Amino acid sequence: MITGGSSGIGLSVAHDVARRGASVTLVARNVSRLEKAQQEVELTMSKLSMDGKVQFFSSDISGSVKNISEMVKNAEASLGPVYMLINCAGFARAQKFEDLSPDLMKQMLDINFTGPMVLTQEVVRGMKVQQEGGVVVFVSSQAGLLGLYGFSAYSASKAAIVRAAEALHMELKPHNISVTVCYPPDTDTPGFVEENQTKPIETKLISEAAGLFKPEEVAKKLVDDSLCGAWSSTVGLEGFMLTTLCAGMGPITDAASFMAQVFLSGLFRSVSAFYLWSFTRIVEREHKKRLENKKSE
Ligand SMILES: NC(=O)C1=CN([C@@H]2O[C@H](COP(=O)(O)OP(=O)(O)OC[C@H]3O[C@@H](n4cnc5c(N)ncnc54)[C@H](OP(=O)(O)O)[C@@H]3O)[C@@H](O)[C@H]2O)C=CC1
Ligand SMILES: CCCCCCCCCCCCCCCC(=O)[C@@H](N)CO
Repeated sequence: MITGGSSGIGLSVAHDVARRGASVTLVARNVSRLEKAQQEVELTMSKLSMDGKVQFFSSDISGSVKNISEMVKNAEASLGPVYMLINCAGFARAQKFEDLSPDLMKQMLDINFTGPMVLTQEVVRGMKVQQEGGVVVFVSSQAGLLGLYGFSAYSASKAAIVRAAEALHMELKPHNISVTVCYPPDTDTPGFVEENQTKPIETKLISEAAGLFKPEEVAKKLVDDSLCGAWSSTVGLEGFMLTTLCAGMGPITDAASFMAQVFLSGLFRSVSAFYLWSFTRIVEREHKKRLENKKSE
């Protein structure tokens, strides 16, 4: 089951798991985008002669618990128990702190945090009863590992889901259900194009430090990592440094990541000083530019 499966990273995940033989349930709100995604994923399956099925449900993950619960029941009635849940639906709006409306703050928390929590509750109940195990994935963001200019509410919503996932990881261990958090950098998706229309220049320039990736690449890494039971998944050098530096009290799922955290955290903290310095320079430069523009007006 993939929320946000009709676009961007979620749609790429759908193609990826379809190629590996899975049947897929896509969840999003807009029906015509869902229909289009269903056809595309079916095509991927038929090209490889896979006999998986693709179904979709139009549902708002931040909607009523009753609707979410019914959606999960219906999905499982037709395609069987959910083995893998990928919480990808979400959105970002960048705005200077004092310009953020309470409505937008609430919307980001509802869709990026509360929605995935509620849906995961519904799915996990089923996974536990079936006792065969399962995989839960939350798509956070590199901006969930640090707060950055313009992303106060967004970063908070994406950080909140990480702490929740940590707790859930501990709870689900005995049930053979793994939990993975994915931290994408900027990724070339329809959602990214939309957020860029209103993004402050500072947010844009700071985010660029981690590069721009293709959704297919983020999706493949997400599926590979989560099927291995890895706690975290990311792409790129900055992604590696950031997840290593921010490992904190997160679960230890593989020796290589643990060793990297033990031996490289000090070094990466030093490296972070250079990034932070360059971010401060961006913010100060743009601030000065604005002041000068005002003066000349
Ligand atoms: N692209 C990027 O640069 C990055 C993205 N991310 C995260 O990755 C995830 C996917 O992003 P991306 O692929 O860019 O986004 P897109 O906007 O391209 O796709 C978002 C998907 O989520 C669905 N969706 C949004 N809100 C809801 C809702 N309330 N209920 C159900 N479905 C919903 C959308 O469908 P519909 O609107 O029809 O409901 C769509 O299918 C997000 O959580 C985002 O925060 C993280 C880091 C970087
Ligand atoms: C050793 C320390 C290394 C530090 C590297 C720091 C790099 C920080 C870059 C932050 C990138 C944030 C991208 C957010 C993308 C996102 O979530 C939006 N596009 C939403 O869609």
